[in-house]
This record gives sequence, C-alpha cells and structure tokens, in this order.
Amino acid sequence: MSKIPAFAEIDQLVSLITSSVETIKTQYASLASNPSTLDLSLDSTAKHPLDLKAVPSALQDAFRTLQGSCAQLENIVLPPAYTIASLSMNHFTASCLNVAVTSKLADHLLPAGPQGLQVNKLSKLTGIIPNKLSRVLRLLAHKGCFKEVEPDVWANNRLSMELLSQQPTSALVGLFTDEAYVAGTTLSSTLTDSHYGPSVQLNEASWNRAMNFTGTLWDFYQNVDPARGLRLAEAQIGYCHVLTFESVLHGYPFKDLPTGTTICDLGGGFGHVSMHIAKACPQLRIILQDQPGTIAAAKSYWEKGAPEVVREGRVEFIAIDFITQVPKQGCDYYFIKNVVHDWPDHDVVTILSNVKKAMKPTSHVLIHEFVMRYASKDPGSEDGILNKAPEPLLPSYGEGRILQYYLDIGMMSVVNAKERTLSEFKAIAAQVGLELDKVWDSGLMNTVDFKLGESQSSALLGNHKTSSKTQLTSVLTAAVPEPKTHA
Ligand SMILES: C[S@@+](CC[C@H](N)C(=O)[O-])C[C@H]1O[C@@H](n2cnc3c(N)ncnc32)[C@H](O)[C@@H]1O
Repeated sequence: MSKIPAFAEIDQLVSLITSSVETIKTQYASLASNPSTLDLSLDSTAKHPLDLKAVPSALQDAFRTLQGSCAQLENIVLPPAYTIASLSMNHFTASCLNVAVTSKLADHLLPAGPQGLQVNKLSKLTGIIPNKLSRVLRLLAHKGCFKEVEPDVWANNRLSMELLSQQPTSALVGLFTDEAYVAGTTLSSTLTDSHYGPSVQLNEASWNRAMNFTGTLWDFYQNVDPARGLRLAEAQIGYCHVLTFESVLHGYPFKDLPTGTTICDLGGGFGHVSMHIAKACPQLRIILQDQPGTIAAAKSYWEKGAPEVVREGRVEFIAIDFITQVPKQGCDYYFIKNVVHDWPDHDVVTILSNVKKAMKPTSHVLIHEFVMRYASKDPGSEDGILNKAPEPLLPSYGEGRILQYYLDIGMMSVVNAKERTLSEFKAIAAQVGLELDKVWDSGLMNTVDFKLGESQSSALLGNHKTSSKTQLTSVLTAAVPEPKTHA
C-alpha cells in the first residue's frame, strides 16, 4: 500500500511510543533486584517499584516522551469536539478526588483488602448515600484510581493508596482540589475584572475573590486556618514524592561539595528536602529558615526523621520573614526550592535582594523550580540550554510536562504568582545583581544556579581585603532586623 502522507505524524508518534516503552521496560528490569517478581499491576496495593527511588534521567525522558506522544496521538486521531468536551469536564475528576480525600475513602477501604467493601457499608462510614458514592468512585476508577471488584463493591488499588490520609500525596490532592480548585472557579471573571485582572498583588488573586478574603493566602494560613497551613507543609512533602527527592540530589552535585559547606534552605518548610540532602551528604551543614510556626514544627520533624543530623549539630533552625529579613550571613549556598513561584516579581526581587545582602563573594543561589518552556516549536533564546523533546512533539514535550503548566495557572489563581521561563528568572536576578552560572537538569524541574555578578563579587572581594569580617557583616545587614533564632 502506498504511504498516505497524513499518517506520517501518526507513524512517528507510534514509533516514539514503542521506543519509549522499550526504554521503560529495560530500565525497570535493570532497577529491579529480581525482575521476575517485579509487580507493576494497577490492582496491586504494594508500593510501586519506583517509589522514592532515584529515577534515572533516561527513564524520566521516556516517561515524558510516552506521555507527550500518547496525548498528541489522541489529539490527532480523535474528533476535536469530543476531545474538547472531555477536557472541559476534567474538573469533575478533581471534585471526585476531593470527595475521596475529604471522606477518607481509601482509609475506609483499607481493612477490607482486595475483596473490597460493599458500598452500603462505605456509605455508613462516610455519610454519603450509596448511589452517589459509587458514582464518585466509578469516575475515579475510570481514571485508574480505586477498583470496582464487582458491581458496587470497592477496593483500593495502587493509585488510590496514594490517597490514604497518612500519605503526603493526599495532602497535595487536598491542596489542589480545595484552595487551587476554588481559585479556578473565578479565574475567568477575575482576568477580565478591571481591577483584579491586571493586578500583581498577592492578595488580589482569583482565590481572594472566590473567598471574599482581602488578606494574602499566607495570612489566611497563619491567622484564619492554621490546619490548612499545616496541610500545605504536608503537601510540599507530597510534591517531592511526585517529583522524587532523588532528582534534587541528582540535579545538583551536592555529594561532591567539600566538608563544612553550608546550605541555607530558605523557605524550606519542615526541611524535608534539606533533610534528604543532609542524610545523603554527611559533609554538609544545613541552615533551615522559614516562618516561625513552621520552624517550630520543623524541629520535631528533624528529631524524628534525622536524629543523627540534629545530634551532630549539622542543622540549625532559624525563623525568618524573608520579605523583611536577611537570611543567615555568608552561607555557601542559598537553596530556594518552590518558593519564588509563590510570589509576584516585585516580591521575588525583595526576597533575592535580602539573599544578596547575606551572600559572600563565592556564594551561589540555587533556585529549584520548574523552568517554563514555550508551546512553540521555536524554543527562542533558550535553545540549547534546556533539553528538547524529539519531533514531532513540542520541544517542551507537550503533555509530558503538563504538571508545570497546571502549577503555573494554580500560582496565578491562588497568589497572583507564576512559574517562570529562564529569561524571566535571569531578568529578575539581574535586577538584584545576580547572574546565571548554569542550569542543572533535575528531571521535571531544573536547578537554576546564580552567582554574584562580576562587579558585585569583586566589590565584595575588595571589601573583604580592606575591612574586617565584622565590618563587612555590619555593612551588609545595616537597617535589616536580625532573624530570630530558635535554637
Ligand atoms: C511552597 S513552600 C516550599 C517549601 C519547600 N522549599 C519545598 O520545596 O518543599 C513555600 C514556603 O515558603 C514559606 N514562606 C512563605 N512566606 C514566608 C516568609 N515571609 N518568610 C519565610 N518563609 C516563608 C512557607 O512557610 C513555605 O514553607
């Protein structure tokens, strides 16, 4: 049969799907201690073989290629009206996930095991009538989460196990399907509102309009609903599970840093990421800085999670308001993960200016976040710096990187903030005298490595030669309140 030109893209996509699946199988086989007992079945409630493991970059690349290719193939071959209608109802998945975590469906199903629980019994435990409860579960089961063992009998499966209330992923689902979801409901009217639409104020986001709340989300967490504030901290751990802790370690050569290197984990939450770094790199010292309430809770988190690091005095807990205060002076690295995406540009400039005041000439600022890519085939000025998907995918991998585009809209809706392109990171950093040193590939995210600009660091070096360390510190901290130390 002669080749039909219209099928060329389909054939290319199928070939990408085949090759990425082959890579995935090879990688799983080599990662498994015993490939013959490897269990990837969705019906299983055992931990996934890749949970909390280092995901090699070849495997990450294959995941992105597979996801991007499958979605692009569907978009090409399915009728467009069907695809769009289906997209427009995606929010019902979020609604049903919210029911699942709020009513603890996975927890209630756990004791029943694989034979499952009749919906009438689950109804008594949740207060939701059986028919409606089964319908919520059925939608989720069609997305792969929960199993209908027989009509109206429900059991957990590998995906629903992530919704158990002790799993940090369930806190993440709570955050996305509650605060972020509520914010999404008023996005359209907010964007076209003459005041809120162009606003870049933290407290003038879609979420504020939806909640009729004039403070910031952070005020809300601190003063109105601390339980949701703590859920945010939990959700951050869930977020790291999604993106894997290990990719942070693989994304930057922390293991190769010399003994005594100091890493300030700024806005580090409980310090779950720096704890992971501290455990893997016993030569490093961590300074964890976050808001007072979080720092107070972080101490017991470390005493439980990394008692040896606490005992060795390799972690310091210092409360800070990074908008008004300077972080710990003279650290080798200021590691800022998933913080600046919470803030509009002018606040990021404030935060980085405060960081700069603490830097010594050789300090680096490591911003660990998504780096946004264009949806264009033309990657613009970032060509060659960020890795590129194979044709015929978008250079960004399309659906293969969809998480960062969801997050970007989440940030816009909830706090008027954003995920940034590399050019945007560079432009903000330049405003405070920082320049790009390198972009490290950390899987779905990147570690964007900044250092002091040439003129800034030589000025500091000059100061170093002529003034005592005490004088330098006092110059740098002039008019800035000292952060409160919680020893
Ligand atoms: C999205 S979380 C990121 C946590 C952690 N870095 C991670 O990646 O998992 C943002 C963190 O910034 C902290 N934060 C918000 N406002 C702050 C402020 N003014 N001063 C210090 N920390 C702040 C929050 O408490 C929270 O822990």
